Amino acid sequence: MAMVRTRRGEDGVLNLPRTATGVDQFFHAVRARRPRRLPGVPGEPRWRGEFVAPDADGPRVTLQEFGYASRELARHGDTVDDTALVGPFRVLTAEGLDRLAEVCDRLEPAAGSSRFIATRRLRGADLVSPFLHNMIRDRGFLLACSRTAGVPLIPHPLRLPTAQINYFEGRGRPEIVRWHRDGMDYVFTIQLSDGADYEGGRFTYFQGRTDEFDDVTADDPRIREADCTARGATLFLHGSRVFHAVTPVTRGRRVTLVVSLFCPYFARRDSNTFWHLAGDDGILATVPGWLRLKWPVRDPALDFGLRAASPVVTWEDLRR
Ligand SMILES: O=C(O)CCC(=O)C(=O)O
Ligand SMILES: [Fe+2]
Repeated sequence: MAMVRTRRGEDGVLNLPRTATGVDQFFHAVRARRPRRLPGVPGEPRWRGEFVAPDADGPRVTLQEFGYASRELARHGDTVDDTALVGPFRVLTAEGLDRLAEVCDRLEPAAGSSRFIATRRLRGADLVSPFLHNMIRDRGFLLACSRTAGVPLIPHPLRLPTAQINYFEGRGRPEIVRWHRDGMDYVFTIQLSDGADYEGGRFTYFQGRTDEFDDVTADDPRIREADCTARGATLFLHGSRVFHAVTPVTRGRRVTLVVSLFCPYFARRDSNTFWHLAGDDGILATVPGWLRLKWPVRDPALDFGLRAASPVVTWEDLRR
C-alpha cells in the first residue's frame, strides 16, 4: 500500500501562511489568552481499555530519510530515536473511535479561535473530559503509542498542549493549520471525520530538515501529502522536526484529535520553547507546565509519570 502520495506545490500548498517566529511570536504570546474551561461535559461516554486497537503499527519513515544525521538523534543504550513518521495506522477500535468522536463533538462549543497555528481548536481537552483524561493515561494506549514511536511515552508534563482538538468547517473564514513544526516531539493525530464528509483539509508535510524549509519552491518533490482521509487514520510525527500544514477545508467538517506525548528519558532534549507554547496559551497559563517540565528528577519514568498523573512506561515495556 502506498503510504503517501507526492503532492507538488503547484496547487498552492506553499501559499499557506507560516507560523510566526521571533518578535511576532512574542506578540502572539502577549495577546494569547488562557484556554477557556467548560464546567464539564454531562453524559459523556466512559473510556474503556478495550478501545485500544490490538497491534497498532504502520509504515515508518526515519529521520535520516528526512535528512537528519545519526549524530543529531537521541540515544538510549542501543536504541536510536530515529522515527520521523509512522502511518497512517489505527490506534483505536471502531467502537473506540465512535465514542471518541462523540466526546470531541460535545466539546466543540469550548473551542477557541487562534491565529497562531490551528485556526479553531480546544487546548487541554483532557482537563475537561474524563474520557480523554483516561484515554491518554491508559497503559494500553500509551504502550501502543510508545511501540509505534520506538520510545517510552507518557502524557506531556505541559498539560495544555497534551490533548488538542482541531475543528475545521468549510464556511466563512477558511480554517487551516499554518505551516509549522510542533513544539512537541512525539505527536499523534487521529482523524475523527471521513474524507467523504469534507473537501480540502489535506495533511501536507515537507520531507526534509526543518532548516531547509525556507528554500523550498513550489515544484519541490519533498512536499508530500499523508493520506489521512480515512476516519480513524492515525499519523505519528516527530513533530518538532517535520514542517507540516493542513490545507483549507472548503466544504463539510473535519475534526482531529492531536495527542502530544513525552519521553521521560529524553526530558533534557525536549524541543518545546516557552515562547512557542505561550504563543498559543498566553504567558501566565504556560508557567505551571513549564515548571513541571523543567523541575529536576531522579527517576525519569517514575517522577515524570507522577507529574503527568500517568502510569509508568519503561524501555522494557517496548518489547512486544
Ligand atoms: O489537524 C491536523 O491534521 C494536524 C494538526 C496539527 O498539525 C497541529 O495541531 O499541530
Ligand atoms: Fe502540528
